[in-house]
Amino acid sequence: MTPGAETHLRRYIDRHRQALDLLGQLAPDVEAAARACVEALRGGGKLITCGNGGSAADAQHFAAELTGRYRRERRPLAALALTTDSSALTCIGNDYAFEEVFARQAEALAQPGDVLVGITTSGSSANVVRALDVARARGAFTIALTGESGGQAARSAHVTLRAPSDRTAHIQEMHILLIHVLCETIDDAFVEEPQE
Ligand SMILES: O=C(CO)[C@@H](O)[C@H](O)[C@H](O)[C@H](O)COP(=O)(O)O
Ligand SMILES: [Zn+2]
Repeated sequence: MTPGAETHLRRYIDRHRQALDLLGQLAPDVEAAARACVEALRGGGKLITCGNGGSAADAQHFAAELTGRYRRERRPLAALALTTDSSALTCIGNDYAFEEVFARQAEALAQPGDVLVGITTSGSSANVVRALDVARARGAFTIALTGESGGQAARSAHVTLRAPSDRTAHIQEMHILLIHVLCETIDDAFVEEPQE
């Protein structure tokens, strides 16, 4: 017999309970990532995000929390996801390589003072790793959100937030928590600013 939804639910809850303490150990890295985001946005830079599949959704989610709003009222903040322009994705994927779909956009858009956030649960998606490398070479600060292993993405990024798991779905669930913590910290920095 297959386990059923209740069994799955309990397994997922248990998995999260076990991971929570380890997740707390990421605090210094989360602090460093949040500081880099706030400094970039304060300095007139922007956040650029990318990822594949569920992480593409997370990349868009993160960018939209900033240009739109997260929890508290503040000015709109500069952020864009490299996953949303189907013309750019198909042109670059078709004419160059899928590996280049984010890197070429990063080459066009990333500047010193920006932050590129690459989200990859395996840490080994070549298009995300390439984007981190290109953005870093262009003088942007780079943040990787990965699983426990970190993979090549962790070697390419200035700061890596390693969700303590090797299961894609579980890592993604922790990634969205980490993204919301970053948003909360960014809100802290900008809610007190006088509104225009
Ligand atoms: O959401 C899921 C699985 O939960 C999938 O869409 C998953 O994101 C895709 O398989 C991605 O291609 C995985 O890439 P990555 O996280 O290893 O960089
Ligand atoms: Zn998923």
